[in-house]
Amino acid sequence: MNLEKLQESMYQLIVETSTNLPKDVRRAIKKAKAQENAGTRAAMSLATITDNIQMADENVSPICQDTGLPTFKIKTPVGVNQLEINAAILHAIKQATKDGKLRPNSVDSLTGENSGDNLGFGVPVVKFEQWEQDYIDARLILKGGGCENKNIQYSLPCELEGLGRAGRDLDGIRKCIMHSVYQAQGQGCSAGFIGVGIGGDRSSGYDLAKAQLFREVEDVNPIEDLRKLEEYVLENANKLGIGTMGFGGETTLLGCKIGVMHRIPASFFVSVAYNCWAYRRLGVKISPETGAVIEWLYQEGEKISFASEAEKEVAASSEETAIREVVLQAPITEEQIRELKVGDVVRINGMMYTGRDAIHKYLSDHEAPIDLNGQIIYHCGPVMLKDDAGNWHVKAAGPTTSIREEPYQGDIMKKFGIRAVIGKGGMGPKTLQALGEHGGVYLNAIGGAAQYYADCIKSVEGVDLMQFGIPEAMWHLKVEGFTAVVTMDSHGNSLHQDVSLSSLEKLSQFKERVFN
Ligand SMILES: O=C(O)C[C@H](O)C(=O)O
Ligand code: SF4
Repeated sequence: MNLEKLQESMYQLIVETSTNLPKDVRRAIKKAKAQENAGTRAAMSLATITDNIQMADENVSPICQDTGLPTFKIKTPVGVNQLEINAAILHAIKQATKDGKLRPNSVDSLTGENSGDNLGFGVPVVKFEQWEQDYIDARLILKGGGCENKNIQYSLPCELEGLGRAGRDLDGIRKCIMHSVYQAQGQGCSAGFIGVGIGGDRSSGYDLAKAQLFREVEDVNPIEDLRKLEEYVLENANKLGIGTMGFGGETTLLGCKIGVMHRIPASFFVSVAYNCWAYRRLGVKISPETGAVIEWLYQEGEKISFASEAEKEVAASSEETAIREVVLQAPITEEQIRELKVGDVVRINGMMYTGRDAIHKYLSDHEAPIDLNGQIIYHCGPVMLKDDAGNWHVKAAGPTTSIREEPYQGDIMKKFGIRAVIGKGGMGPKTLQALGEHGGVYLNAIGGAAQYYADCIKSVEGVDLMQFGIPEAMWHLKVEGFTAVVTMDSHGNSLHQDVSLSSLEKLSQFKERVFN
């Protein structure tokens, strides 16, 4: 095999997966968009999402800044050297990271050090299988951390919030799957896709769930019971009203794929792998003789191109519903913040500072490297590239899941006088209380819209705490027209709390037995 050609094929697979959403996923998103009513927050969010998909494609840049834990599934004809394929993958991963197509995402779990090149113990994940065919089948999924954190595993029988007892039968499985969508809320960047694994042990069950994510969105399950269950879940999970980003709306789930395997008598697991709308998985057939790509997979049908119309759609929809728009520029006063209410759309100009897991922990027992009084913190771990002159450029910069900062957020806002935090998925009661006491606001940006927000960032003015690695450092960003929605205000209101409560109520409608 020509090893250089093989490396090039793997590089193409990585770049395409990170930047160009597959056709079946595009179709599902388009369908969801058509179902939302104009002028709603869900419609606005979907317009941003489709615009972002288009931008990523055009710029050949990551759809979402979190390019996940690269997971390859490779099938090889008997006799093909798998070690060579593995080496080609590692080489291609390094190159794609250098080129800003992947974020350096591999972190030493003990020291916290980012390896910088996306390699590390067990990273990337590469799984080999042999098969009877005469070509190599190489598939890749880039599944980010926010949706990975919403994976869930049930051990039957169990008691489920809203649904009561789930027993060891098809109906118990149904309840677990419905619950899995509910518990994800908007935090895994809904609307999402789920892969479900029934049976196995804890690890093989999750593997089976993840394997379902390699199926085509529109395929039909050959097992009749599972076909029915997939259809049931897809239809009914969309009645939970969680909607895009957990803002409420018609579409919560875009796809449901269920697989089954045997189990041992004492164990009965239902494992669910939740994937965000930024469902990046592709595949290629590779020639074992030349190492070249013979064919791309997941390419059935027309490719939907999303015209870049989000700005227009957002403007049009906010006119229709008279959504209040407020321009903010830091430093922000307490008075300005107290005027903001849940539902307001905020457009930010000026400075904001990134801060996520490492920064929040650090700020809880250190001084800040800069004066944060009246400033805005953005929960974001961007993809950054340095040019030859030593200047940094933002390649992708969407929000990260905010709830991870819940233990720190309120205290840090008070300690440093921070007035606004931007993230996604919302925060909990501790932060909500602090927003009221201190005069702060939580702004929800559209998760995964990494190109859309990168475009709002006009310059990188500095960086602190680089020892935490690129995604975790504190980047000083100058933005223009950065749009987000107030979802938690200083008056005790939280859209996330409201949607969570109303979706629990809706979930309980599915308590009665459906499958015998
Ligand atoms: O790590 C990130 O940038 C985001 C993450 O995928 C998340 O959804 O929270
Ligand atoms: S930020 Fe959202 S879209 Fe991006 S990987 Fe995380 S869950 Fe997925």
